[in-house]
Amino acid sequence: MTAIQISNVQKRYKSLQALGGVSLSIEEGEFFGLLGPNGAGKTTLISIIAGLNRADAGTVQIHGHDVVSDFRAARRKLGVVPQELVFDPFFTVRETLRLQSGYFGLPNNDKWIDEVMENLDLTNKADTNMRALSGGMKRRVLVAQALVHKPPVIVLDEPTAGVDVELRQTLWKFISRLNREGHTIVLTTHYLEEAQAMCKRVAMLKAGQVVALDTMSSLIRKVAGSQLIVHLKAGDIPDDLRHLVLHAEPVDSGKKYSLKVNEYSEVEQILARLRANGAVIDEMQLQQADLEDIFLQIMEKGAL
Ligand SMILES: Nc1ncnc2c1ncn2[C@@H]1O[C@H](COP(=O)(O)OP(=O)(O)OP(=O)(O)O)[C@@H](O)[C@H]1O
Repeated sequence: MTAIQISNVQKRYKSLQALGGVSLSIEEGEFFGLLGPNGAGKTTLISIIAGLNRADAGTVQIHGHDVVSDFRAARRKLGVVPQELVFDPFFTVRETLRLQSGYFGLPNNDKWIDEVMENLDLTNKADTNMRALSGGMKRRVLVAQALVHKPPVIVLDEPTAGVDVELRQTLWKFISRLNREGHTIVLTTHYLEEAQAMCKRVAMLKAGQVVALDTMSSLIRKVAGSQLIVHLKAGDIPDDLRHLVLHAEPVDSGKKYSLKVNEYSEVEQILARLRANGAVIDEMQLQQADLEDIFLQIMEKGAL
């Protein structure tokens, strides 16, 4: 069954086209990453999925329920962990979670609430008022709140932005468990290492368009294994090597290039060409490609 079906979703804010016709199909049980630079449209898409924002055109269905015409049924299937922390400061953690349960028509939900609190290390804060919690603790409550009705589809918008290592580990352990138990997970994050470790499939958004959609392993394979990183303190890349440049940036002492290397035997030839062209190498390194390299390539060139 399809967990989230997004069909040609468009959204405009005055003159800005935030989403320019996004279509994605996320299957039940997937661990899916939604990646993209600031302003790419991730949060806009998530708020449309959550029924908090209306698309100008296109449709979204959660487990077959349209998020507009069948809002309540769609919402029941979905748990969203939003980016921003918004709470009523006068309730305790347990009261906050009970209220959320009531909102979904689940008045006797304490067993699951206790389990969620236990898994997010919130048990000893159960009777603490929200206003007395640290930012990291509040974020745990935000996650707990999204899970209170045991939704089959869980969407996390930047859940680890600015949180410490301990919470990250607690959170990923619990989310991985829920995914193993069959929950569909959709994650946005700017921590690409985290996305690489967790997500089996990713979509990359750029200026409101899907510019890449593939499994993590096949995306990484497309970047042909390795990269040669060279810092040049003088000279430049000769024209006949330009096609190998994946990424270039100025550094204090000159310029840093990432060059695509298909086989290790090519490294010597590249270095010889650089020297013959008058380039002076300050530092070099051979590195396996990772999601960050792919992300930079896609965002710079628009494709692999
Ligand atoms: N309510 C709004 N009114 C006007 N413009 C908006 C509104 N919400 C978002 N935008 C604009 O739409 C674009 C997409 O924003 P969105 O927040 O969806 O991006 P994002 O990919 O989630 O970015 P980030 O990684 O920074 O969270 C941005 O240019 C943003 O400025």
